[in-house]
Amino acid sequence: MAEVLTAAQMRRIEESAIASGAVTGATLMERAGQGVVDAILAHWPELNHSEDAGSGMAGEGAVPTGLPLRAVVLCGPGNNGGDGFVIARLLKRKGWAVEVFLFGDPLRLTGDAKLNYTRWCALGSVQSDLDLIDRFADAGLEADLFVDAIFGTGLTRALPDRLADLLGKVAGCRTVRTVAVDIASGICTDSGRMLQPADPQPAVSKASFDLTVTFHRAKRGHLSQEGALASGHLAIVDIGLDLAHQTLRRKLAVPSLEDACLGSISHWVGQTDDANPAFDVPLAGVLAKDAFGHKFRHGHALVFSGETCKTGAARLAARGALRIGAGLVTLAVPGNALSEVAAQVTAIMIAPVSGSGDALNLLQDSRLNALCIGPGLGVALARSLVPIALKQTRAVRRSVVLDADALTAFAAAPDDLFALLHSNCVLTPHFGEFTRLFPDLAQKLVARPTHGPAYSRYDAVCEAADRAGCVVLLKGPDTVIASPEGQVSVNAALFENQAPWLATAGSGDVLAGFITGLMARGVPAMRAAEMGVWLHAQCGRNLGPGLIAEDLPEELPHVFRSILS
Ligand SMILES: NC(=O)C1=CN([C@@H]2O[C@H](COP(=O)(O)OP(=O)(O)OC[C@H]3O[C@@H](n4cnc5c(N)ncnc54)[C@H](OP(=O)(O)O)[C@@H]3O)[C@@H](O)[C@H]2O)[C@@H](O)CC1
Ligand SMILES: [K+]
Repeated sequence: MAEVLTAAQMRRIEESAIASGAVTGATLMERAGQGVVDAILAHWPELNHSEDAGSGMAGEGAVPTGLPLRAVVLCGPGNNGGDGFVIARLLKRKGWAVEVFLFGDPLRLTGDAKLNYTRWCALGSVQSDLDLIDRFADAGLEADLFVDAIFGTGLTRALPDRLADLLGKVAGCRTVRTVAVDIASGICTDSGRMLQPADPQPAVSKASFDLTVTFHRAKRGHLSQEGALASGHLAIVDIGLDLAHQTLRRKLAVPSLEDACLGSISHWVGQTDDANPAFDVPLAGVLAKDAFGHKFRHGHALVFSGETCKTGAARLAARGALRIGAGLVTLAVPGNALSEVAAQVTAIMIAPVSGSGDALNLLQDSRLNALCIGPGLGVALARSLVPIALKQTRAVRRSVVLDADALTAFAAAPDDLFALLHSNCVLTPHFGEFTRLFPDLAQKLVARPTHGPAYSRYDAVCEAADRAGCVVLLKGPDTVIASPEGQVSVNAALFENQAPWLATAGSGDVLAGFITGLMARGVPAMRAAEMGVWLHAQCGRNLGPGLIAEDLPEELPHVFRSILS
């Protein structure tokens, strides 16, 4: 898993590096600009070769043979703009024709941004963003590359309309390669929300870049909401802040108020990071079944099925739990659905459960170490079963995954549910179910985001986990998972990791089963949720178009094999 930072955390690391005397702000800005140029050339190798680019150079460092490559760099009033001036200078040095535009008053530039403005001015002119807007209106944007260096982590409010409009149009020019420096201007770094004016304005088209180049670590806003869509491909470049970061992290061993802002680093599930093996260790444990292990040593999951004609969701969850490695899986089935379920399952066992007495008896079996309640269960059945199961399991803190109807059943009284939960429970709502249990948090999430940092899915899920006293996983292309202890992760099935085929009937039931199976194997709740969601997305990516939910558990052996090889 890779770390994902907030703007404040990134600033803190940068300030600490500078304060240590190891580096200056100007050096960091130079590395940032160089990193962007390197990432551009790596992403579009044809920009190194004039024959592919159609109008450029014979190779890096060579004298341009035809027309030089053309870049338009739009800089803002802060350090993101400063990075833009560095990029302009480095591209010019490579023989590009570079035009620089500035949003803001050059006389108000300060610090490293001013230094790099001055260095650029020795090479070329700086026009106003208004000139670019006029040019665009007259002739469109004739360039090989557009660089958005207007705002980065310092964005505090909505883009001025004219800039939002311009960026939307530039991103719409499919002939121009577009790159955002650090983060797409207009996107709040902490939430991924596009900040908007307080007064509703006529809608402007949203800018979506081909490439975003950020520094040191991904930021929360790259992986969530509009920020995920606006970023395009995300490149993360090293600017030499690792030592400062590690030093700050070590200080956390003795946390102080001063260090608190580095205390809740979130993670990007599925991105490997050698420094952070927290994800890989339990995964290896799940994959490696001990040669002499008895099936009961690999856990026994129990999935509650709905009534007849509603059993498919529970069967999908059970199959997911079995495939992911639970030693045994039993379906608890109402009497009227027994023959239906029996006709469909083989390795999965069936326990008849026709009422709360049967459920209680079944739950006495201490070998059943993980429960899945909700998929296809029906709201009425869920309302009676969930309290029985949770009261019975609370003392032993048996692992429980609650999904679908088990969540909806408590829409009228969420606190009744929260009172029953414990830290080995996982709730897996989609946004509709989340809204039923946490209406106030959902309301904040859909409110118009006018100022940064805007309320984010990370904030909402952390608050939800704290309130519920258990792990909460909010599903979506940007699935956010939080524990009551304040850990938060995101699984961004986006960019090259996208798996839009997962939006299909029954897919969420399989996910609930995956998490249940992992918990049956002894994986702690937070890790089971993180691993389950990553494996689910990985199965979706492998299968691609045509995927149906039944395929997902069957894909797991291939995913596991690719991890082991
Ligand atoms: N951290 C690091 O390690 C490194 C950081 N680096 C770079 O620094 C960037 C952060 O720089 P930054 O802090 O100067 O913020 P930035 O985004 O340039 O904007 C601030 C300015 O914009 C203004 N402003 C804001 N919103 C506005 C609006 N809607 N409309 C109009 N104005 C608005 C705001 O004005 P104010 O809100 O104060 O009125 C202020 O003047 C970061 O993203 C990265 O690119 C790298 O160089 C090296 C390593
Ligand atoms: K930017």
